Amino acid sequence: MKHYTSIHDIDHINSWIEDAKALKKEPLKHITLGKNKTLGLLFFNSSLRTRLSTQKAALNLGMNPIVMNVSGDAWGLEFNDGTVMNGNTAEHIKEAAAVVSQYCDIIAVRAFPTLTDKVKDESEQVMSAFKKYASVPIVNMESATGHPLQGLTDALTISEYAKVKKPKVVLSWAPHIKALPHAVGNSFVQAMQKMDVEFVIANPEGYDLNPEITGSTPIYHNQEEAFKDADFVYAKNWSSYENYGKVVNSDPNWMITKAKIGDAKFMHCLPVRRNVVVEDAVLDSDNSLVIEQANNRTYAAQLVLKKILEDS
Ligand SMILES: NCCC[C@H](NC(=O)CCC(=O)O)C(=O)O
Ligand SMILES: NC(=O)OP(=O)(O)O
Repeated sequence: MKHYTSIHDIDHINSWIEDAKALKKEPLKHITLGKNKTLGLLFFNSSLRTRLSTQKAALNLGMNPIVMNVSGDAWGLEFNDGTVMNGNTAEHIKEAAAVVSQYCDIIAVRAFPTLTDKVKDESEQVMSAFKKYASVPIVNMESATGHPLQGLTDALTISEYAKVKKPKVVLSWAPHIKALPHAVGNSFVQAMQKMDVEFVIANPEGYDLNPEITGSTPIYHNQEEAFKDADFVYAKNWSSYENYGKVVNSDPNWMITKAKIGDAKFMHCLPVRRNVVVEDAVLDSDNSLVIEQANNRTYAAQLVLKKILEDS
């Protein structure tokens, strides 16, 4: 594998899950694989889990991670070609990506969407530019339209906790005070579509995700109906896709409660706003998998880095 920028880069999800479980059992087994190799982590946005778990994954493989907050600390980057750069941007991605490629053997990038310019977001301007102008492999640490390290993590977590051969998994929209990206939802949908699970989505009208991604996955606009017999409920807020980036409804009745999910396992990528997205009683119960999901981020990232190192 050269780059890991989408769930589509996973060829056989079940074998990836087994490989990740093996790394979890023996995290230091491949400690020499990344010796003298450098992982650069570039953040255009905030992060707690991705920032730490991806460095941890690199350290488990013997790599040296170096981290930079691009926004604020680096020069303002220009992504458009042919621009007269007499505005706020001081450096073109052509130079920046080429320069960073000399310091790093793999570059991992986090760059959220604008949520105002659908065309720009769907073009994955930042991730595509790094792929184009860097000479080393690129890893997506959450881009405009996807969070494939999270999606792989979630597939691993569901595989670990499934009690039946084909569990029912529900991705539910939940309320939030801000307009949030579609990336986590999109990658979760794509990961579940590759798994042997009964998968449905629940969201209010006006919140259907990109139909090119949801495809034939059933979408319910009635949360209670969707939650019937669920084994896993995965909560996430996202802004409207159709009315791009807008908050068209913040109905508190969509908050996840213990009464609604019963014995189903609860999942969320974190960070989560308590008693807005999900009530305390769910997060504080034994059915919450959120801390274990965050733990699994390390092994998902470690597997991705291992595959890239082995192929480079
Ligand atoms: N990486 C995990 C999720 C990141 C982001 N959440 C947020 O921005 C939450 C911010 C807040 O709650 O203020 C998202 O939804 O894509
Ligand atoms: N789940 C996740 O990506 O968390 P961070 O935004 O804290 O990295």
